[in-house]
Amino acid sequence: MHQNYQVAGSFMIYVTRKEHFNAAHRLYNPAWSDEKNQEVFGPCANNNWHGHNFELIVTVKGKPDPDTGFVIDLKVLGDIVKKEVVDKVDHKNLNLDVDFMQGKMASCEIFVMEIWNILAPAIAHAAPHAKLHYIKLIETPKNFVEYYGE
Ligand SMILES: Nc1nc2c(c(=O)[nH]1)N=C([C@H](O)[C@H](O)COP(=O)(O)OP(=O)(O)OP(=O)(O)O)CN2
Repeated sequence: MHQNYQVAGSFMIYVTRKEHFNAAHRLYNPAWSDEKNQEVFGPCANNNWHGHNFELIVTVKGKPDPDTGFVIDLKVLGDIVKKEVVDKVDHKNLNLDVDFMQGKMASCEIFVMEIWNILAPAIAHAAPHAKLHYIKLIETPKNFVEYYGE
């Protein structure tokens, strides 16, 4: 029996994918002395870098497709996040190896905004009826940032 998944009315569904990567970085403002960087960023300014096990949580919003029931295929979303972000940063040094972080402060705030700028168009291209809604970037068990693109 054919089922029609189209639901009348105005509603929005939020679907989320989580991916994982490891990366090294250093928090350092080149306009400051080493002493000032050490004072402001403490061990995060360590000359020889330090690393984190990051979790990247990406939420997309939209209406379920009437045929598939999907806002976006979560496998497709995972593949986009892996191809566009994880493959570029996993086991890399954010300051040295990652093109989209060159010349930028490698804080979670700047990093998550750069990730948004990459993922938003890629998701819109893959699923024209879905839209990137939210990114959560977890840097340590205690520290995370959230971004809604605004
Ligand atoms: N607003 C921000 N503050 C900090 C950031 C950041 O990206 N944005 N980053 C760091 C450090 O890079 C580091 O990731 C975290 O340091 P810290 O909080 O000291 O580490 P822990 O979560 O492990 O906490 P402990 O107190 O050391 O147990 C710092 N600040």
